[in-house]
Amino acid sequence: MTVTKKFVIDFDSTFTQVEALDILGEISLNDDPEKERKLQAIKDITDQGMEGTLTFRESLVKRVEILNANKSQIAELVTVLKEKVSNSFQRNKEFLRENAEDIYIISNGFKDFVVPIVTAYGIKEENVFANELKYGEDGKIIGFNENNPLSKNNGKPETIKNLKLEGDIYVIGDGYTDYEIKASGVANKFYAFTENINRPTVSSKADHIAPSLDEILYINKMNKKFSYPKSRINVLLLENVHPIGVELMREEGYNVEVISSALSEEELAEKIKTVSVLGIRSKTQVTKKVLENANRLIAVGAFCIGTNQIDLDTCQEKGIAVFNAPFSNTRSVVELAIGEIIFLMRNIADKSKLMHQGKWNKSASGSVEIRGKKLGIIGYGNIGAQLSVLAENMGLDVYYYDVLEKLALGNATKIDSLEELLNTCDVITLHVDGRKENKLLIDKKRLKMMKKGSYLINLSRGHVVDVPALRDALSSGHLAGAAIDVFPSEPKNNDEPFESELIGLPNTILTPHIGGSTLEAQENIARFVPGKIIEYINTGNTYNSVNFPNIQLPFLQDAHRLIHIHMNEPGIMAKINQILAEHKINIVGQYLKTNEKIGYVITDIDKAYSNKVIEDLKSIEGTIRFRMLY
Ligand SMILES: NC(=O)C1=CN([C@@H]2O[C@H](COP(=O)(O)OP(=O)(O)OC[C@H]3O[C@@H](n4cnc5c(N)ncnc54)[C@H](O)[C@@H]3O)[C@@H](O)[C@H]2O)C=CC1
Ligand SMILES: O=C(O)CCC(=O)C(=O)O
Repeated sequence: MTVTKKFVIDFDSTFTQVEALDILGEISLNDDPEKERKLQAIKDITDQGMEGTLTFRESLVKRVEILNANKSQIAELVTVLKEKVSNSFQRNKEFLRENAEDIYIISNGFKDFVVPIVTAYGIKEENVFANELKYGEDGKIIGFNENNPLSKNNGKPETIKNLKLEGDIYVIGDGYTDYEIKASGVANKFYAFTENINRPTVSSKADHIAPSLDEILYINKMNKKFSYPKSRINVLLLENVHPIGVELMREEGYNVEVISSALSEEELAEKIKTVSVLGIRSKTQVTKKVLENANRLIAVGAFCIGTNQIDLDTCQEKGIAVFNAPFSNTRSVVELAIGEIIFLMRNIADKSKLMHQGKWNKSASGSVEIRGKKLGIIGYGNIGAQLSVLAENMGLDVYYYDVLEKLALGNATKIDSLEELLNTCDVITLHVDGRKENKLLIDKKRLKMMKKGSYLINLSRGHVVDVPALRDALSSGHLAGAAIDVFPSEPKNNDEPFESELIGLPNTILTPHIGGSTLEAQENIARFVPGKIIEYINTGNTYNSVNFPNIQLPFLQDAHRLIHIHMNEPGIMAKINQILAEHKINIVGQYLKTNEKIGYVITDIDKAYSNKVIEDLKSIEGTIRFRMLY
């Protein structure tokens, strides 16, 4: 016989994200000159009550007195609270409706606002236990029903006792009064609910800390709507990812840790063990050694364009999807390149340095207009091609070289050999990607091929240029200047010193890898990358992934989705379908895409299936990873 589970749920900061009386204070004290002091007093009293340092009755009397509210303000409060239901309660509306018989709201708040909120989620009014406000004839709140056990100390356990519930009683709440139910022996389990607030004095007493309702349903095997609690998805965001990215991941319900710096290989190899999603920028090296420990990792988000810092092959072999932001910062890089072309041709770096030393050197010597000069772009991709258009509009003659056939934009001239480009142009700018083969692409020999008195810009990757050779070319005067944003070795954070052989050279602009560091670009990236990762986790969509076969999937409707990632070997697809046929599974839709290394198969099936089919699919030889979504 299965034992029924009764869920006793708290209201303030559990069912809703907020403490209702704090919000009521915002409303009722709106015109009070002492509003801020009074609101703080209400918050402090609430916390003292929640943490058990003030008796509950005392805290309630004091707060109602300070609030000085009336009936119409309660109606306003309800309107606000409707928008403040906790995210995981909103997500699990179906569960609340389907299990309404077994769900009780026991709150030290007031029925006047609790009932309209929870009944909208299918909870029965007769299962709501809370205090009752008393109003005067003018509608002013004059007190509360002091005979209601919930207005007294230890009121929650007493209320539960009186209910004489049968079955196991699980209490969900964020406050000390919720823990008291378990402490008094009338509940089987106390889940400290930390989605909105984590009170250590309460969490430390819990049977289980639940960052969301999904977590509670998952451990009780009652998760019908979501296959996996989002709060169990640990996200590690490094390198100062823009706060919007952090917020989006948190809003989705993930457990997010943020570190402002990059981590060393050793540090990351240790940290990665519990991480499901890693977010990095250009500094963090996601190496084979790191990935050997990354057994929970399902996705890496590069909050930038370049992905040369990630061992993409090993990620594929481990079924880890990698996403980047291929367009979000391109305009920022292009604008910096344009600025640098002008600054180099006017010797601005040196002139500015002299001015800071109090030296006035007004002279046109060595300064030229960019108009009519020849710009050579190496790497005519998203950045190179965009630069081509802007530069041409500023009067430069544009030439480009790319290893791939690329359409010439505007009047740009395609050059077939790198050598020819180097000895044709007045300024060379690098916009190749960071693939290994591009190491020392611009070496001593190629620097010599550049025209005497020309300029070099590197906004691509540090290893693309031979730095000692560039130093020699600049100090000998063969090159008239350089602007370098990227270096073979870069500090992990703003506290580490920067060292380079280029420091102190004439007409040499050095910038700390900020080509893409504008507010616009960082915000765009921070919206784009989490969006891709969240979509991958929720639907299996790999569109825009850097290393996975790209599939754009339809939304999952009334089906369960099986995601099978495997080595691209013959016969695996046949085996998947054979197993599904043997188990008489009704396939609603199926999608397959492969690349040289892996196969990605999505099968949407009817909800009726046994766990055995899952086991069989997982045990197909060549399986890298299996995920189920619903
Ligand atoms: N400094 C910074 O803050 C930033 C730097 N970047 C760097 O810029 C690079 C380029 O970005 P996108 O234009 O968006 O990439 P992209 O992939 O659109 O373009 C790269 C182009 O370089 C070409 N290429 C590669 N190797 C080459 C070679 N040896 N010779 C000639 N062409 C070659 C490719 O065929 C491709 O057309 C990124 O990979 C990244 O490393 C990107 C953003 C910001
Ligand atoms: O801003 C960053 O950290 C990296 C920018 C960059 O190099 C890229 O987008 O590839």
